[in-house]
This record gives sequence, C-alpha cells and structure tokens, in this order.
Amino acid sequence: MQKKESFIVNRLKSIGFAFKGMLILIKTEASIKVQLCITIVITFAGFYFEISKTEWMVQLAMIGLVMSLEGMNTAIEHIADFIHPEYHKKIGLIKDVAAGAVFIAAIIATIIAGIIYVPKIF
Ligand SMILES: Nc1ncnc2c1ncn2[C@@H]1O[C@H](COP(=O)(O)OP(=O)(O)OP(=O)(O)O)[C@@H](O)[C@H]1O
Repeated sequence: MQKKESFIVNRLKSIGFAFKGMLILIKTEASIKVQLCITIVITFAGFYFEISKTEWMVQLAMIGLVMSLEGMNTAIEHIADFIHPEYHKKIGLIKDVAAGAVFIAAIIATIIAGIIYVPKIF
C-alpha cells in the first residue's frame, strides 16, 4: 500500500503550487505587471515620504487586495475561456463582473493613495 504523505509534505506541496501560480501570473498577465510596477513606485514613495506604520499597513493591504483580486479575475477568465471558448453573452457578463470587482478595489486603492500622499506632496 502506498504510504500517505504527511500533512506537512502536503502543505509544502500546496505552497509550491501556489508559488508557481504566482510566477505564472507575474510572467503572463499584463495587468499584474502594471500593478507590480505601481507597487514598486508606491513602495519607494512610502520610504521617501516616511509614511507612518498605519499608512504602511493600509498601503500593503490595498496592494495585496488589488493584486490577489487580479489573480482571481485571471483565474475566472481562464475558466470562462475553457468552458466556453466561443462568444457568449453570459461569458461576457461573467468576465465583466470579475473585472469590475478588481476595478472597485483599484478605485479605493487610488483614493487611499490620495489620502496618504496628497497632503505630503502639497
Ligand atoms: N467569450 C466571450 N464572450 C463574450 N464576451 C467576451 C468573451 N471573451 C471576452 N469577452 C469580452 O471581452 C472582455 C475582455 O475579455 P478578455 O478575456 O480579453 O480579458 P482582458 O480584459 O483582456 O483581461 P486581461 O487583460 O486581464 O487578460 C470581457 O470583459 C468581455 O466583455
């Protein structure tokens, strides 16, 4: 009988798959690349303007939220293309709604960036 792999080994494998997924996103998704550039710029801005601990936490939370939602949006796009590669109104709706979810987070992230940086710049 094949020996069952331990809980720890399975968890480590899952982390490996998740890491692979993250690399695929970074390598293949244009929007993730753009968001990564914004992340780098905003991180430099954080150090330059010496933002507070709370501001760092909010900034990091928004970066995490936008990028992980973008990853989910990509996964939904892949599922949609896989189950129905041809044009369909419903597929259009599914993709638009998924993209809309990322957009909401991106708008809030932009407003938060404004709240943090506008008073520091002007
Ligand atoms: N099979 C389809 N049927 C109907 N509408 C579609 C279909 N595929 C895409 N669309 C429409 O085109 C839009 C863009 O879809 P697409 O899959 O090209 O994503 P994208 O915006 O290029 O995303 P990304 O830049 O993250 O890859 C969708 O939001 C939807 O409105």
